[in-house]
Amino acid sequence: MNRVFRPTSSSTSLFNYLIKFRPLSTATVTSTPSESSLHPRTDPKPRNVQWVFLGCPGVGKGTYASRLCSLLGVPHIATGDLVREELASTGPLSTQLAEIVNQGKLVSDEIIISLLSKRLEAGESKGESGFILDGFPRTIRQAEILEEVTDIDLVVNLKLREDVLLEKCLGRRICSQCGKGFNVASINAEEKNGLPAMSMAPLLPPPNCASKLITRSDDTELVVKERLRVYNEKSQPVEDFYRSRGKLMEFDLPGGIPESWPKLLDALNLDDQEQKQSAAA
Ligand SMILES: Nc1ncnc2c1ncn2[C@@H]1O[C@H](COP(=O)(O)OP(=O)(O)O)[C@@H](O)[C@H]1O
Repeated sequence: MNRVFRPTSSSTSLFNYLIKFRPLSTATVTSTPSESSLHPRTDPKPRNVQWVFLGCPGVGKGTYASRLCSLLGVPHIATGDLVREELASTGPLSTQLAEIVNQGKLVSDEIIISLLSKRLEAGESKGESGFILDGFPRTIRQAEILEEVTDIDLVVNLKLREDVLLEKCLGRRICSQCGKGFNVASINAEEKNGLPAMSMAPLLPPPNCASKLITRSDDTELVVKERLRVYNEKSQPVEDFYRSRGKLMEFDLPGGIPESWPKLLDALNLDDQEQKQSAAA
């Protein structure tokens, strides 16, 4: 049964927050697809980017979103991280969330909106501007709520073949001390059913982190397969939602970070000066 979303104090809070979220731009965006193929901007003043990253579990949303956030000077807001922070706390939601997440299911729209709302409010008080949302929206209802409260400029849909997604999830590791993500999987997928061959080198941790690696409790084969199923059922329609609004930019990852990052920057019309300088050195 489809539940009707009634604005609770948490959704009102997201509404109030996002309505005010119109900061001035400090980003180095020159021309993004939003200027050509996307809805025309109506804001009178320039502001920082408000982007969304979509894609299956393991595709690398976190990796590329956080790199872009450093480049653009906007916060990287990953609802999966917010859920994991809540899980690690002793708050009343923790046990309820553990059960849902460890089965590979989605947390309710109400809980996610409430966590996101709190995160945005905390950012606002620190003077944050713009954002890249990673892992939100994941249902049509979440996309509708977001659309009611703010303009999203661009939605990047990262794509990778499904067998590689599974391997990447199983190779994922997090440093329990600094929180950085790594991947110990060495991927060499052969050409199959018209899918191109693909290689990805592991993203290994520095010696400092190597002894402190942990695996997410939901990165087991069974749970990843369920998360992929849930993505296809609940989150793929979100791609269509943004496609029909002309906001979706599809991006097929050609390989690991060294191949994909420059191509993604190109597709977004962005320049990474630091990368250019280190390549020239
Ligand atoms: N927008 C969301 N709506 C509902 N549940 C979410 C959302 N974002 C995160 N979650 C919950 O947190 C879990 C981990 O999310 P995330 O780190 O984004 O995983 P993934 O690697 O599968 O993309 C999800 O499987 C889901 O249970």
